Amino acid sequence: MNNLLSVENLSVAYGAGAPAVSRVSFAVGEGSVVALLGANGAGKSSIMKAVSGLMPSTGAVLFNDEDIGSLPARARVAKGIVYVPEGREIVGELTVRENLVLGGYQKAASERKRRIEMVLDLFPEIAEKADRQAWRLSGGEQQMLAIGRGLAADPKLLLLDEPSLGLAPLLVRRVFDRLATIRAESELAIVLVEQNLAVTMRLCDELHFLRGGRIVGHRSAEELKDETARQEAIDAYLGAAAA
Ligand SMILES: Nc1ncnc2c1ncn2[C@@H]1O[C@H](COP(=O)(O)OP(=O)(O)OP(=O)(O)O)[C@@H](O)[C@H]1O
Repeated sequence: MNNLLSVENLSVAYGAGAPAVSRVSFAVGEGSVVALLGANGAGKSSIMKAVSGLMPSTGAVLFNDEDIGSLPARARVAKGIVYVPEGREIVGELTVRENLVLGGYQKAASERKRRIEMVLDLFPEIAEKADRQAWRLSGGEQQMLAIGRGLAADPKLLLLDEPSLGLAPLLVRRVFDRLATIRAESELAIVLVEQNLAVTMRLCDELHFLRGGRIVGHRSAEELKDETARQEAIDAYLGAAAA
């Protein structure tokens, strides 16, 4: 499998203190799902922001073997790197459909229309409410809209930051069911940041464990199928924080 994304020795700092991310390296193959797992403050969102061009970083970010580390965020979106941030930053006053139009703003009108219809097909829950203001959706529907808005941009790589955050278990399941459908039906690669290991395990191929801004371990999802192996990995890499 070819690497779609290669992150090499990536570091991110917010000020003069200790860096938020220190020399992190990982790769994402075409069509694969890679999870970054770690406690609060481990550096997961900072990595996503650096890869999407929203945060300055050092080290290399290669996309399709091209060094994109100096490109602005907009140019990275055009290449197919789309970030769905934590907290579902949708525009509440706009309708569902208008939010999706925003997601596809870099696309030609006909392509954008096609992508929006594809997203509404994928998420019938929000299709029924396409002309409703986004703030009137439930938390799970808002998360689907946030993911749908990312998909409207026609990504090759989706950076998904804690899609389960703040959702009741039933809604988490519905959101992850949809992600599993996307996974099965497209060549989309995903970097998934999550604290919910159970749902992460259902979707991902590989997991990287992060602590204090560093990758401290790596496992394939296959290796963690066994409950004991899973608990051992959590204890070894993350301690009680993520259990
Ligand atoms: N805007 C900021 N200014 C200063 N420090 C920041 C900023 N954003 C994050 N940090 C610090 O960088 C470190 C990594 O934060 P980051 O948000 O990347 O972690 P995270 O693993 O995504 O955490 P969470 O799961 O809580 O979202 C933390 O120590 C955090 O306090």
